[in-house]
This record gives sequence, structure tokens and C-alpha cells, in this order.
Amino acid sequence: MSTPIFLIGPMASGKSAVGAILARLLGTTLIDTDARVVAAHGTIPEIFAAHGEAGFRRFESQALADAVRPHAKAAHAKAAPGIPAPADRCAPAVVATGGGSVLAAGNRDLIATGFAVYLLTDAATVGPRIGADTTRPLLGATPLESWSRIFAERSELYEATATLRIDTRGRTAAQIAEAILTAYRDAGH
Ligand SMILES: Nc1ncnc2c1ncn2[C@@H]1O[C@H](COP(=O)(O)OP(=O)(O)OP(=O)(O)O)[C@@H](O)[C@H]1O
Ligand SMILES: O=C(O)C1=C[C@@H](O)[C@@H](O)[C@H](O)C1
Ligand SMILES: [Mg+2]
Repeated sequence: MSTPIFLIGPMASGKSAVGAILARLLGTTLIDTDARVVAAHGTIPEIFAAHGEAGFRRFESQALADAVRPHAKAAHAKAAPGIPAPADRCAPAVVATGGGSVLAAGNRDLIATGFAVYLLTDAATVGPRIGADTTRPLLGATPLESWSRIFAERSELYEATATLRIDTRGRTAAQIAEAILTAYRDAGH
């Protein structure tokens, strides 16, 4: 089983958009943990309203664990004597994480089992993307101020969790996906 690719980074950095292109390049479909949480539990604002941020984080951790479970199973089978190794050529899982997934140590440990790509960006770049945002409850009434504060709080966690950091500023999602694929291959995956 190939090493899974995890995309990490702040809200609107492009994890879902880049992930969809990267997955297509690799011949697989994107696993978007936010989308899985929404499919199972309702919209993100609804979840925050009903269960608080803590409830959302529990669903997020579960979605992340479910995303990597097939990989962990295959890695175990490979190590177990007498069990044939799974095909090595299957496409790696591409996982777009939620922006706050790095907050929990358990999530960071899971992400560290794969190739973790930090999509670096800044307030000037995401400003136009989050201006009228109603889908990200943490951004509230002053999205850019909230984004900047949250980014400052988490920046070190993104850096520490990443295998690779990509500066996404001034690049299209397609260019970023291509750069990740090249780095992933260069790293021997
Ligand atoms: N490199 C890019 N250039 C231009 N637009 C981009 C780029 N990357 C993403 N976008 C756009 O920015 C918006 C936010 O991107 P996306 O939803 O992928 O962010 P995200 O990191 O998944 O955010 P979240 O953490 O909230 O899930 C989307 O409209 C997307 O199409
Ligand atoms: O950065 C965050 O805390 C979040 C990012 C989004 O991906 C969603 O997971 C949610 O809006 C929270
Ligand atoms: Mg996303």
C-alpha cells in the first residue's frame, strides 16, 4: 500500500481544491474529512450549534481515523508473516484534512504516518476567498481577523506536523498539486 498523502493548513488554504486535483492525478478519489463529517452529521455550522467545537473535533478525529484505517490495516498485513503483501501499485489515499485537525496530538500522530503536506498561505491570499464566508463558524463576523488570529495560534503546529511545506501563494491549485506529486515521487513514494 502506498504512503497516504495528508493535506494540512489553515482554512481556505486550498486543501480540498488541491486535494481533488492531486487525487485525480493519482487516479483516486479525494477523502475530505470535512465532507465526511458533514455527510454523517450535518453542516459544520449545525454541528457547532448542536455539539460545540468539542463535538465537531470528535467527529473530525473519527473521520481522520477512518480515512487511514485501510492504510494501517495494509501496513500491518505486510508486516505479518505468511500473509501476502498487498499490491504496491495501488494509488495512495489523498486526504484533505480540516484546518483544525492538527490541534489534537492523536490526529498529528495519524497524519505523521503519511506524507503530510502543509499548504502555506497568508491573509492577503485567503482574504478574497473567505470574505462572505458562512460555512466556517470559527471565522464569525470578522472573518479575516479571526483567520489571522487562528493562523498565528496554529502556525507552529502546521510546521511541526509537515513532511513538506509548499508555499501556495501566487500558484494555481493545479500547479500546487503538480508540485506535491513531484515531491512525493522524489521522496521515493
Ligand atoms: N491556489 C489557489 N488559487 C486560487 N483559488 C484557490 C486556490 N486554492 C483554493 N482556492 C479556492 O479557495 C477556496 C477555498 O479553498 P478550499 O475549500 O480548497 O480550502 P480548504 O483549505 O479546504 O479550507 P477548509 O479548511 O475550510 O476546508 C475555494 O473556492 C477554492 O477553489
Ligand atoms: O480550521 C478550522 O478549525 C476549521 C477548518 C475547516 O476545514 C472545518 O474543519 C471547520 O470549519 C473548522
Ligand atoms: Mg476543505
